[in-house]
Amino acid sequence: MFKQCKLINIIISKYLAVNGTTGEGKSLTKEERKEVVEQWIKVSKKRILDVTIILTQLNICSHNYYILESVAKKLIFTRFCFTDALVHHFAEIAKSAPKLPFIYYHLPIMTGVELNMEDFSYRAQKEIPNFGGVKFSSKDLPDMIGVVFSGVNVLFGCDEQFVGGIAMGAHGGVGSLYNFMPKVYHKMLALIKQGSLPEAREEQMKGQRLCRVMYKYGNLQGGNVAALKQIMSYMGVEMGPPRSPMRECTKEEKEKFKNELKAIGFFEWI
Ligand SMILES: CC(=O)N[C@H](C=O)[C@@H](O)[C@H](O)[C@H](O)CO
Ligand SMILES: CC(=O)C(=O)O
Repeated sequence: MFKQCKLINIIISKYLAVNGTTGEGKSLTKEERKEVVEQWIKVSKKRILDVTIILTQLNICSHNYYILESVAKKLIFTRFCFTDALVHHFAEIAKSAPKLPFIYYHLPIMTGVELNMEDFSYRAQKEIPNFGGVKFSSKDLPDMIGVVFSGVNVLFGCDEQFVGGIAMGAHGGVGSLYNFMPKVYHKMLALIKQGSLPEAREEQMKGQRLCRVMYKYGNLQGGNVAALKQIMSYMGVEMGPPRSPMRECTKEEKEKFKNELKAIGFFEWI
């Protein structure tokens, strides 16, 4: 973890989000999640400005882990079909840490919750006093711009579409690719902000090239997170095996995967 923290930090990231999809938060026990958070807070001292805890796929909140964990018992396995239900449910949870911003994690690909986020944002601002914004991991940019104009913070989560997300008003990003190629994304952001779109696209294309190789091995391994962990090991940070039903690469796959990353130039970008 220390190595990972140093790696992320050396390449200029100042914020962390832990126990999310990439961190396999949902495959960990409550004790494991707690340990991960505590360790991250310990190793990231002075290096990282804030650690955001991803409690479930549906919501994010900073720091107030213990309180939130107890409320988490109330989480039910359901697919929210009405904005009302979503707002009421998370109003209860957000109340447990009233001084911290509550960020809704919109990740329809995992949660199946396809509700309109602009509507949700307006409702949430009325009913959740500490509503801070949305981590937006859907490719529905028209919906995203609606959230931006509703006046809350939007952190974009589709790394393969970052240029589009920022162009449509996202304030920043939280993504798995930032674990190993944050330089590319920082550069991309700077280029968009200075209006150099052709150059920004070049950086976005690097993300796309990486994703294509990653998806290929992710499919073999039963999930992208397993492929992400493999990429981290090429950077000298061993993450350990992924949890079932994902699997590690075979020796042969490891070799091929690395060669394909070399072929797209990955090791020159990082
Ligand atoms: C489902 C998932 O894990 N999404 C991540 C964060 O939101 C992204 O960072 C993706 O891993 C990335 O965009 C590649 O598809
Ligand atoms: C990247 C991110 O937000 C996640 O893994 O959940």
